[in-house]
Amino acid sequence: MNIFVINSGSSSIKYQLFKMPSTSPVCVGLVERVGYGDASITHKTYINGEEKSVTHTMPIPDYETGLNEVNRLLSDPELGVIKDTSEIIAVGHRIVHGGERFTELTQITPEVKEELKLTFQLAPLHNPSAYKGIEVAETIFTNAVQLAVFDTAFHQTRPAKAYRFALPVSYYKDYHIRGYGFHGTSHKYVSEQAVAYLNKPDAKLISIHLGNGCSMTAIQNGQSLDTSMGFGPLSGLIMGTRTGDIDPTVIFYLVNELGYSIDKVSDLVNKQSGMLGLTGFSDMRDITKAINEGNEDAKLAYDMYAYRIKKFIGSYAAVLNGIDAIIFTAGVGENDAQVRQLSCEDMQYMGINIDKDVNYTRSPGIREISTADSPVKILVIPTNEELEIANQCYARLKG
Ligand SMILES: Nc1ncnc2c1ncn2[C@@H]1O[C@H](COP(=O)(O)OP(=O)(O)O)[C@@H](O)[C@H]1O
Ligand SMILES: CC(=O)OP(=O)(O)O
Ligand SMILES: [Mg+2]
Repeated sequence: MNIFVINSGSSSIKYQLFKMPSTSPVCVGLVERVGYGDASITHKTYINGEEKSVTHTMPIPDYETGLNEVNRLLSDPELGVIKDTSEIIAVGHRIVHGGERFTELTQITPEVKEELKLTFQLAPLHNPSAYKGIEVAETIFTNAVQLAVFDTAFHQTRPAKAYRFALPVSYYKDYHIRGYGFHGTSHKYVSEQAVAYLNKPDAKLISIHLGNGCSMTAIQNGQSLDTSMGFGPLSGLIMGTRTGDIDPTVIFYLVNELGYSIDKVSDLVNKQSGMLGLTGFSDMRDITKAINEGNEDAKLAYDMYAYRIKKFIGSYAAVLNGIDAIIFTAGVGENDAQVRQLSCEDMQYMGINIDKDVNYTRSPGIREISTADSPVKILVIPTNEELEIANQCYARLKG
């Protein structure tokens, strides 16, 4: 069964094609910098053990152009993995915010699409582009059922004391203002991998997803108990372009004293802040380079980034009453040894002992980077949101 998975970001589209039940993708791709003149598509195929790869740099003004190019590559005479799009039975879409309405995998219908529009304001960097991805996919993959998998779904198990805000009750009851939590598909995937690796179904885990967006989740018995993102994907950790936690008084000050419109504040805290605002770069590789060149702002930002992670580790150790393993995942978590080092430093009293040498060595798959006698294991686990989405779609379709 051919299942195509689309993970639309604010300016990128990640995609994979699976011939389920095989969990090895036959094709993996990334469209970067959608909307800019120098956009690129990297498309890799894996057929009969052979990997082929192409990268095209071209103007991709919008999602339609991007997905049409992906569609062309899927059935390309040289690189093609299917004859035509009619072979694709299902398209799985990653949707970041499901609000209180969407708590599990959902088939996309015209009614569902209308309801999705109501979530745009809640995740302005993500849900409008995911919606666009759905609309374009519907025109390309006309034979396929379109399914939505929500980042918020995994966090539905959190107790009310964790997700409620201390606003008057009516704001929750009337307007559904509460913490939702994000990156659930990734936290679910890596925590299940950790449970299998540790062979401990009731493991107490802290999952740390560090991509462009960053969040942490406390997990026990495979269930999310608490998570660092809230009503939208803005609170908690410092991110590529987002502030993470800041005192809301700053917003009153910006509006009342500096005359900012709310749209300008939203743009500031979502797109101009985080590591970008602190250093001029949102990509951790550029920030590391700047640190090596002696840039003090970059050094401070990096320290702030790791310090925030460390504070959440302490907080989630309290929530879980102990930790079996800490998991680092996503672009920064999987690749940046120094961030892992700083985040886990000076916590030996909690049983957290990172092995400095092993932390810096690289190998594919799950890596254990704690010392052999560390009571808390520290794991690097590559995330795969696309595979998790494909698995959920397959489980639904095979009945
Ligand atoms: N080798 C690396 N070292 C440090 N950071 C890296 C490396 N490779 C990727 N990254 C970071 O990963 C981030 C993207 O992570 P990713 O999980 O792909 O994010 P998203 O899915 O949110 O786009 C980039 O911003 C970059 O900072
Ligand atoms: C929810 C979220 O922040 O997603 P991403 O990390 O893909 O931006
Ligand atoms: Mg991501």
